[in-house]
Amino acid sequence: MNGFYPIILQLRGKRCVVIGGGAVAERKMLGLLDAGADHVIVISPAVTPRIEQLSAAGVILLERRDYEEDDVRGAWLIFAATSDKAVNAAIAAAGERLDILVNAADESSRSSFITPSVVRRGDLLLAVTASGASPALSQQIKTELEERYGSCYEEITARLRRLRERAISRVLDERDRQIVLRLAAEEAVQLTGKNFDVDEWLQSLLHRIDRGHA
Ligand SMILES: C[C@@]1(CC(=O)O)c2cc3[nH]c(cc4nc(cc5[nH]c(cc(n2)[C@H]1CCC(=O)O)[C@@](C)(CC(=O)O)[C@@H]5CCC(=O)O)C(CC(=O)O)=C4CCC(=O)O)c(CCC(=O)O)c3CC(=O)O
Ligand SMILES: NC(=O)C1=CN([C@@H]2O[C@H](COP(=O)(O)OP(=O)(O)OC[C@H]3O[C@@H](n4cnc5c(N)ncnc54)[C@H](O)[C@@H]3O)[C@@H](O)[C@H]2O)C=CC1
Repeated sequence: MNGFYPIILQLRGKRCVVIGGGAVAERKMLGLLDAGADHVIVISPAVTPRIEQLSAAGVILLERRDYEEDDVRGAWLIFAATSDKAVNAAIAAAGERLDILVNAADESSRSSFITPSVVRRGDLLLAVTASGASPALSQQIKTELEERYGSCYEEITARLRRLRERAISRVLDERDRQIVLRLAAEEAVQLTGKNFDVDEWLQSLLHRIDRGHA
């Protein structure tokens, strides 16, 4: 069994380098952009139309050439996604040498991190991995999660964030606050589509605690 530690990275301002320009590189690059990465560089002699388009729009930087050893220098995150196994291995080794996080798309044993299948609903992020055992299984479970957690979860999560901010500033008793936030998370789904006032919601949750219903 492979052991991997899941973390959710903040990529703003971080130099993310994707080497390769095929379908796999495109998927990794789009994942970076979905996460809000704003410093993405793609290095490849040939690229997909989508990579080309995003480069033309100035969303990513494209260097249309083969990988060179210096490309990893100064990177924070690297994806080795070329169709050349030797090149991917060299990129992984360079990343390892410089202690930079590197993903080798063709060989998980050379990767310091792997990428999960992801469902995004606003701030709610569901990530699935089989740790390299079966990307297809991860993809399948992702599809199930997409159905189970529909687009309404974006609003649910946004409301809970607002309620939590309010509770943190107004409910000073820590135990009460924890109960309120737990109740809110349980109740939020039933409130979708209904008129919403965050202060009223907080008041009604606090009343329930006062009346001993929580
Ligand atoms: C270890 C890992 C490293 C990494 O890439 O981070 C890795 C490695 C490899 N993938 C391979 C193949 C495929 N990968 C996919 C798809 C995805 N692969 C992703 C992640 C991961 N793939 C990491 C482990 C995740 C886990 O186990 O959960 C997903 C989840 C996320 C993403 O890429 O964004 C994304 C689905 C995105 C989505 O739709 O949600 C498909 C299906 C398809 O393409 O339709 C196939 C063909 C079917 C098959 O082989 O199962 C090969 C063989 C390559 C070869 O043949 O040479 C290797 C190399 C190896 O096994 O060492
Ligand atoms: N981790 C994953 O999710 C998956 C990984 N793979 C692996 O990823 C590799 C890439 O897959 P695809 O994108 O489908 O291949 P592809 O053949 O569509 O694209 C390969 C890209 O690598 C570029 N390239 C080749 N040599 C290069 C070099 N020296 N420097 C920079 N760029 C170079 C090419 O220009 C091309 O854009 C495959 O070889 C496969 O082993 C395949 C499927 C899924």
